[in-house]
Order: sequence, then structure tokens, then C-alpha cells
Amino acid sequence: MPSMDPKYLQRDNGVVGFDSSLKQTSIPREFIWPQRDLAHSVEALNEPVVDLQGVLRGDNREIMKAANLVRKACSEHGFFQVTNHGVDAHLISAAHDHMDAFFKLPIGEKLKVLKKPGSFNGYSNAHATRFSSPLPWKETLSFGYHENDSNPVVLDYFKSALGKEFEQTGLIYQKYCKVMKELSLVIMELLAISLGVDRLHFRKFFEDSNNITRCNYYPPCQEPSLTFGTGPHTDPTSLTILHQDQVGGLEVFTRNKWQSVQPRPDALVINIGDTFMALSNGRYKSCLHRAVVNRNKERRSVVFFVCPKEDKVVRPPEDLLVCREGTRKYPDFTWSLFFEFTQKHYRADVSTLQSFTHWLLSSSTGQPS
Ligand SMILES: C=C1C[C@]23C[C@H]1CC[C@H]2[C@]1(C)CCC[C@@](C)(C(=O)O)[C@H]1[C@@H]3C(=O)O
Ligand SMILES: O=C(O)CCC(=O)C(=O)O
Ligand SMILES: [Fe+2]
Repeated sequence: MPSMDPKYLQRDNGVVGFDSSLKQTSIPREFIWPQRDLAHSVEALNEPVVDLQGVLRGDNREIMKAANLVRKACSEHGFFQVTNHGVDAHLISAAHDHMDAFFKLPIGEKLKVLKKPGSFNGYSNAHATRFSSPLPWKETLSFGYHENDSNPVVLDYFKSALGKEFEQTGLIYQKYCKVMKELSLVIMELLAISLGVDRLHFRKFFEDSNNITRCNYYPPCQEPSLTFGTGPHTDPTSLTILHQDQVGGLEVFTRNKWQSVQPRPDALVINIGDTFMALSNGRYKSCLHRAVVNRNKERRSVVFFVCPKEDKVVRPPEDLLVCREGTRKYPDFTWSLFFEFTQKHYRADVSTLQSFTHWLLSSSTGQPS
């Protein structure tokens, strides 16, 4: 590859990102993932779909039916989809459309809002300012969300970072975050019922949650079998609510193989993250997943990550521990420490929680239970 190829952002003889407005022809070595990660999926996943209509109506039979499906899915792999979730389809499509307004900006404009180390907010181009290799074939725009009566935090971020032209985009995402937060609390109730603990336990725990919304934009890639949009990982966060467009690319690891999640415009994809795995004392699995890219089509996903308020102690409910589980599988920790671990010390991958636990127990900050 010529060293001054304008399609790639370069520094010290290495590629540190791409200009997705220019067509790529081959991929630089920085984007090539290890052979052991590259085995591609063979079949479509036949995952459980949980219909939330009756749940949202408060119908007890429907609630128990949904909780049973959730228990089975979360004990096995930590992944399910929900339909009739009550989120306005127009809001979801607006969230996808408004993503384009940002990602189609000239690269120089996007780089002005580059995500700073440790911050929730900002643009990332292949995570190239954080990692050297392997780089993911994606651009992202992330922003933090918590409920705040006096300030619309998302709208404020868009206006201050991107200016008045992004006010409408900010309004859309402010609304999107609010409804996702509400939905996350409904799912928290279902998770509590399914685990047989106080129905309101997780709802209360996540009432003041700190969340992250991330827009993922995956440009077409000439060598899709050599790279990933998002490499294999579990989410360090608690619960993930994702909407993918119709292109497809999300895959989950279950029954010992990678399986692709068929896009459904009416469904939201839900997965358990590491922090909820710790809250359930390991009963519910943090879902191993990844996103592949393709040669012809760009792909988008909007992801809402639910996280505990930063200083809350993550520990399973007493009724889960005392009555049934006995021993603790993970030490107490706070989300702020775990988040810092993923940003400063360890690149989130297939074993983040395990590595974090070792790090915590062997460091002076650890509080083994
Ligand atoms: C706390 C977080 C770290 C990541 C963004 C949120 C939740 C998921 C994490 C991530 C997506 C897992 C895969 C690797 C990662 C580096 C990525 O590809 O974006 C992770 C995010 C991150 O560290 O920014
Ligand atoms: O884009 C996708 O489908 C998956 C993205 C993802 O796993 C993530 O952002 O954590
Ligand atoms: Fe993920």
C-alpha cells in the first residue's frame, strides 16, 4: 500500500483509521485479525423472541411466560430478542437516519469530536487512537446518558460538540435514550422474576443508571473475511439493547458455534453483559458476540448499554446468595472501576470479567469478599 494513501489516516508508518467516504480496495495489516478469531458463522440462529405486549399490560400469565423464556436464554447464552417492546418504530428509524448525518460529515469534522481517553462521549475511527492492532472496521459515536431533571444531557452534548445543526439529532437521541432507559427497567423486572428474587430489586438498582449509547457505522470492506466490525467480546456493561439495520452481521456464540442473528426491524436485541453476570452470581451468562462486515453494504447499529451508577457496589441480591448460591463467584466492585479497567488496562474481549476479577483481587484496590 502506498504510504500516502488518502483513504487511510496514517501516523509513524502505521495506519490509524480510514476515510470511509473513499472506496477502500484492500485492507492494511493493522485491520487483519488473528486466524483463530476468524472462523466464520455457518448457520442462522433460531433464538427465542420474547413478546412484551402482555408484560407491558401487566398480565401475570404473560409475565411468567416471558420470564421463563428469559431464564432459559440467559442461563444458556445470555441473549434474546424482544418484540412489541413499545418503542416507536419512527423513533428507531430516526435514530438510524440521524446517524448518517454525522458519519457522512467530512473526516476532518468528525475528528474534531474525537473521544478522549476515559470519556463516554465522542467519535472513534477504528479505535485507532487507543489500540494498534487488530483494529475493528468501524466508526463509532458514543454519548453518555443519565436521567437529569434540569439538563437534557444528550441534547447538550450534540449542541456543544457539533453545533446548532445537530440540535434535531440531539433531540432524537435524547428521546431514544429516555425510552431505552424505561425499557431497560421493564427488562430488569423480568430478569428479577426469572431469577426468583424480589421483583423490584434490579429495577431499583438501575433506577439511577449511567448509560452509554453508541452508534456503530461499519463501512463496506473489501476483505471481510480477514477482519471484524467488532471483534469477539462480551459487553462489560450490565444489559445491552441493540437495534441493527437490515444488512445483518451480528453473531452470537452458542452451542459451541457462531450463529448469525437475522435482522428483524420490529425487534430489539437484548444481551446480558459482564456486570449483570456478576449481579446474578454467574447464573446468567454474559453473551459472547461479534459483528462481521461485508463487501457491498455499509451497516449500522444503535446500541444502548445499561450501566450501574458509577459508585454503586455490584453484588448479587442477598436472597440469591443466602437461599441458593452460597459462595460468591465475583468480588464486590463498582462500575467506575470496571469501566476504567476496560479503558486503561485491558481491551474488552472474550474474558474481560475474569481478567478484571484477577486484577482486582491482586491489586490494592481489591476487596475480596
Ligand atoms: C464500556 C464499554 C467498552 C466498550 C463500549 C462499552 C460497552 C462495550 C465495549 C466494547 C464494545 C466491547 C468490544 C471491544 C470495544 C473496544 C469495541 O470494539 O468498541 C468495547 C468498547 C470500548 O472499550 O470502547
Ligand atoms: O453492531 C453490532 O451488531 C454489535 C455491536 C456490539 O457488540 C457493541 O457495540 O458492543
Ligand atoms: Fe457488544
